[in-house]
Amino acid sequence: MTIVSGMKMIQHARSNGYAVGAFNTNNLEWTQAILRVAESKQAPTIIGASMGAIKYMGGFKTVANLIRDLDDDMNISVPIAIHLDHGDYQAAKAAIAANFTSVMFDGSHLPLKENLAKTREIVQLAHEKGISVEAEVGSIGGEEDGIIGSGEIAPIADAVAMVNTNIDFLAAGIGNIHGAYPTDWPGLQLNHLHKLTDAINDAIGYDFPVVLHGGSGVPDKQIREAITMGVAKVNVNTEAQLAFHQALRDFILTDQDLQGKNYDPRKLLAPGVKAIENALSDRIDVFGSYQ
Ligand SMILES: O=C(O)C[C@@H](O)[C@H](O)C(=O)COP(=O)(O)O
Ligand SMILES: [Zn+2]
Repeated sequence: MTIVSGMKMIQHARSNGYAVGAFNTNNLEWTQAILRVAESKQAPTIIGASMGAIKYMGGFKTVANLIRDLDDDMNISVPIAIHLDHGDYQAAKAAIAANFTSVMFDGSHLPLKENLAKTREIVQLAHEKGISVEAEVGSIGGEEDGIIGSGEIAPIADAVAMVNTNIDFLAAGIGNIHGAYPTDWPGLQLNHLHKLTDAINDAIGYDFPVVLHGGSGVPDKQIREAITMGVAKVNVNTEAQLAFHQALRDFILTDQDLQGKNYDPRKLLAPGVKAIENALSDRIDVFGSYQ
């Protein structure tokens, strides 16, 4: 059993100049794929589950138990964290109760004062159980109702105030967005990230880990630079979904699903699952989290 909180895992990454991949799961096969890649690359890994995915998969306990049991049955030897991704206040509390080992309370849409106050409450509840906490300032945009909103730039003072709530890692908007990046996207605002991490580190006296959301489609060079500036966790979902979709499409459109017993879901989904593994393995190489 190698299930751990995100605290030491992410701090180790920050101190040693790499980032941990936080990969979203969507179902059983996805979870197995993430664990297989983590083991084969010997990469500490965070498995993230959004509120939507948790509902889809059956609930908080189902997700937490699934990851724990697979970690055990698959003899995983690297640290794995079970993480709530973009949780609201109720979801963060439910994840803590269900023994997730890491939670993100995303109050970035709330007024700052309320975001800080609720984050403090979640930190207290989580830390009592050794669970790590991520919070967000400067909302990370993305596609909603077909419209791609641009990412916000988190004010530095807000980021410092949030770190002072005693969270373990911080998601801060630096021009990153979820889902596909528009063709005219100007890239990550790395100058801003540099200023932001300098200000946080000065305020707290050590190198604090920052989280990059919307990791899919960010050029490798920008990710590597962001890691040198303090990013120690990179979230990826869309890239794995696209890889899964493309592989499944290729399989079906070339009529391979009609051969033999390939209608069996275990065979039908296999090319998609392999594609997820290849996509995540490639990300781990860029993040430098392999051993
Ligand atoms: O899409 C989700 O449900 C999870 C994402 O918000 C995740 O937190 C993330 O940041 C991944 O972004 P992506 O790689 O752009 O999908
Ligand atoms: Zn995200």
